[in-house]
Amino acid sequence: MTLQGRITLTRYLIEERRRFPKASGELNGLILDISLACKALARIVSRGPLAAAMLPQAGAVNIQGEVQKPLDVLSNDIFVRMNEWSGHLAGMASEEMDAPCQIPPSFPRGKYLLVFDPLDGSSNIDVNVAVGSIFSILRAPPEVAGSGRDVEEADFLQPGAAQVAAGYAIYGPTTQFVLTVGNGVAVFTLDHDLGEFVLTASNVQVPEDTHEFAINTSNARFWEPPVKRYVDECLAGKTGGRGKDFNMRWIASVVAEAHRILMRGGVFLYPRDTKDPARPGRLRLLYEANPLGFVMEQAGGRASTGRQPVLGVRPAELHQRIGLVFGSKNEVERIERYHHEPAASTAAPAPLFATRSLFRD
Ligand SMILES: O=P(O)(O)OC[C@H]1O[C@](O)(COP(=O)(O)O)[C@@H](O)[C@@H]1O
Ligand SMILES: [Mg+2]
Ligand SMILES: [Mg+2]
Repeated sequence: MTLQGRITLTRYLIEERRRFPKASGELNGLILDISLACKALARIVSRGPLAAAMLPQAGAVNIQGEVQKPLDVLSNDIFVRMNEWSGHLAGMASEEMDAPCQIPPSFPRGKYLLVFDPLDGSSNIDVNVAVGSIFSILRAPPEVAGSGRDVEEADFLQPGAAQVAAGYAIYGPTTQFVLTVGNGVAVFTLDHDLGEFVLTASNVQVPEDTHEFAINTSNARFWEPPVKRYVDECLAGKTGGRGKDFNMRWIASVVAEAHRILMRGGVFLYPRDTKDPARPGRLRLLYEANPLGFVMEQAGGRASTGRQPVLGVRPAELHQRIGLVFGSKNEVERIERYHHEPAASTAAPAPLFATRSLFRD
């Protein structure tokens, strides 16, 4: 097997760096360390129950109130260990760590912050369905970069638009690494023979239109009227106002939904709902919505809270949850329009007056 004519992640990053002659190479180093953590995780995930012996005890409850799975804990450790020593980071934050993670004083500090969801799709770990890791890279405030003060939660509360780079790894039938450094989206596939991520798609574009939506319909009774209207119209298909049939998907790993949508279009909704008024959404802004949103927007798609672009939201907390809608531009914009229309027009049509009713000719 040769690398002839094939571009590895390392080579791709070197080419990207040429666009910034003054660049120090620290960002490239950091992204390569993250990709190494993902390679290590891909190996463990692919071993499934055979890896049980190397998994830590779990069962602690994280700040989300979720019981941590052994692989949640191990993947978090792998991300921290792979990145803390490099000198590229001033600090880290993760779904699985209540507070920001400091760089040990024995290691040099860098100018970036890493925020990550080490294992996404935890409910799918034991049932052999695709899971992933999601990451977001921000600049550290100058007073923290280098040998400054310890990082604080406030340092991470930057809008998604401030991200320097973001992406995810998906551990499915193949392992892929998806990356944006603000110049389009590239997809790398892990070549197990070489142990290298090799470029298999660049400047990926999300189709503007789609006939595929993804939402957890078991929450339907908690949806707000604009979402209910949108889903009802998709379900009405050709017989309704959309005049076309829609198909539905739900994998319960947002990283896998994002990858499907990146590859063939679609729209994903985990909207704000009334299920738990204290929880304005299921997914987390800093390490799920923002990195996936950056990838979507860089690929010509849209990412929204349902009401506004998600990358414009100023975070208030490290583990803040938010309603999230992303994917094909025209669908996301339609959903936003429904949220901005006066309530009356967003109400789902009363069955009596629906298209197939006694009172319509
Ligand atoms: O179980 P639900 O309500 O369908 O939620 C599924 C969602 O929860 C998540 O698993 C949450 O992420 P984690 O697994 O990282 O906690 C998403 O990947 C997925 O979209
Ligand atoms: Mg997640
Ligand atoms: Mg997770």
